[in-house]
Amino acid sequence: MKMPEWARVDERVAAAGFGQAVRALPTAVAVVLRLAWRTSPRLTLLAAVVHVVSGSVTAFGLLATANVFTALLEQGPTPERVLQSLPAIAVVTGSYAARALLDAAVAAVEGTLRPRVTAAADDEVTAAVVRVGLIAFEDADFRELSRQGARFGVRAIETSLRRMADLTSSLISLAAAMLTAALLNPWLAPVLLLAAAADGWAAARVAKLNYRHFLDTVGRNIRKSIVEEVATWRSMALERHALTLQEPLLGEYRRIARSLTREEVRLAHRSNLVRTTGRAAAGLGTAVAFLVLGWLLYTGGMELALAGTAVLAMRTASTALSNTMRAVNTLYEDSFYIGFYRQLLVESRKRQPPATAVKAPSDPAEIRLDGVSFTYPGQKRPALRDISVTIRRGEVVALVGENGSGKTTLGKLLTGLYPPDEGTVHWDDVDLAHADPASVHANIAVIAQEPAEWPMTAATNVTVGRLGRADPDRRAWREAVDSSGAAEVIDSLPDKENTVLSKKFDEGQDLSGGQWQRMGIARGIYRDASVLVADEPTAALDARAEARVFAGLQHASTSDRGRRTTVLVTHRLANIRSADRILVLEKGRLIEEGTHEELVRAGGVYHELYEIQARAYRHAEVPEPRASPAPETPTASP
Ligand SMILES: Nc1ncnc2c1ncn2[C@@H]1O[C@H](COP(=O)(O)OP(=O)(O)OP(=O)(O)O)[C@@H](O)[C@H]1O
Repeated sequence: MKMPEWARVDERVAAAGFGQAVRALPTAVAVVLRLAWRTSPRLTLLAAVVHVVSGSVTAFGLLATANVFTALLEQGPTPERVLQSLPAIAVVTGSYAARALLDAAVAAVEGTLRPRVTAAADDEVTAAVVRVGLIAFEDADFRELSRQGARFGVRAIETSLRRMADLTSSLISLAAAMLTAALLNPWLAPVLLLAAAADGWAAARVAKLNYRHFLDTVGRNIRKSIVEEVATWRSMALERHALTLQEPLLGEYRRIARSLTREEVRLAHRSNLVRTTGRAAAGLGTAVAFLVLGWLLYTGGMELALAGTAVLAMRTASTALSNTMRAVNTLYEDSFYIGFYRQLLVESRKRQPPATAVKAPSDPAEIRLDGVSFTYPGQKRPALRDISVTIRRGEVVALVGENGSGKTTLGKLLTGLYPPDEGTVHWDDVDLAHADPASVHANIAVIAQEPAEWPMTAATNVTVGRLGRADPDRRAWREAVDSSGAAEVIDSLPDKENTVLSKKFDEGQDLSGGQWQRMGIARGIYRDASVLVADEPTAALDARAEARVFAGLQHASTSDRGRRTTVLVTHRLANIRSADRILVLEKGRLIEEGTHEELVRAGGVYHELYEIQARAYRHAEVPEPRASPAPETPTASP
């Protein structure tokens, strides 16, 4: 089973080089600090202060320990010397106690700040993605970026807060150890750095390997989760079983999983090799440091009494260095994912419609398309080409044409849901390209080909499109549920309109395809908008319901707010004979336009399509003893 090519990561991210990633480190830290500061300046400052104080106390403890060594070892440990060193020992003990208290303070401040920063990061990215224009969801790269950026980016921000705190403390400890070593002998400090350089190289190399691995496997990981979805999700269960696809899907899942495991093992071995090399070099560095120390003691460059302090400084420096390296390493790795997060914010904002004060008319007298062309992102062939048409208030206009001719797309363009690539869409004298999209969408109702199945109660499934407008006498509700046939659906539910329509809840209930469609129609009618687009609203309805819905939609061209403009997309031509106008599309072009009678007289594509359907019914007129009389014109459904 071959998986589709569309599961791929943003190419620009994949091309990011080492230098670019290193430069991203301060930016990543800035992102986290900005979020922390915005969340709570007071807590951020407090966190910085407690970390610095805590690190300083540790450093002070080290220097105090040095005093104890000096006091004890200066001329050999005698009972008097031990007594003399007691104050220094008390200071060391005090510094440890202070450190323990400060650790508690650090944990308290961090525990308060971190969840808030994570929530702020989550909120920022969710708000940015929620506000993008509808067309952004057609872009596979953007969809992938929003998945990765939201998931890994927010997690990286959370962990990097902790790493930054670790880095602060370990840098202070390192500085104290280096200072102590430098005070003992200026040669000691640089050799300590030798070991650090090797460690640092290994850490950075492993981070880079991990990132490369992430990028190399992201496509396969996406494929694996897609296969997992189709192999286990309820929505695919019926066809999966009916097509006996369980075993092939499992096989494909295992094939991808095996290849990912192989990569993981390869990564583990390579990282291990790099780390071992780093450690060997660091060990060599430490050996050199001890050699230098021995040489200093041998040549009298350092007093023996100070050797204990020197060893302590070396050990502290080495621990602090490895902590620093670990923190830098993780921060560096996190910076890649914080890069995703930043990129997602930038890309989302780019895709948000620009703020404008221009409002679309709430009840347009006409919707005018001039030379409109539209191509879906990533597609070569335009879905619509050079369409010019005007639809007037109160008209019922039907869109007709073969599959893929552009009917649904035209509905999306005339309601401002998608922007045209060429040409303009005007509502009265307002060009929708310059209008506030919310002001356009507030006045449209769309009955989608596959209506959304809102995981809410049956009542909310009808009213969700009109939450801000009251319906005090329930007139709109009655009209919506009666003319759509949703009333019968609701009546059949165990808790009537309070029944939850989702199997995600224990007490939830699912509906049949046709029942969901009735709910979708009711929702569209209840919204009572001035422009209504119904896209094959009755494809799943039984014949009686379909006839009633079409009659309802055509007569509902008068709404509470005035005369409504109705655009109907359908393949069942008998339903739209009485439409004011029929537009016929072919391969994205508008090829015919007129009333049913005009188009039949013209003898073009519409006439041909109509005849095909009508003929099917005429053939059904073969006299059979108990057959009911066949209709003269095509009716709702065979
Ligand atoms: N989301 C999409 N991404 C890419 N191409 C699309 C998308 N939706 C539709 N298309 C393409 O645009 C063209 C017009 O599609 P549209 O859905 O408007 O046709 P339609 O007339 O409504 O078809 P149908 O009768 O099957 O509903 C088709 O060639 C289709 O393949």
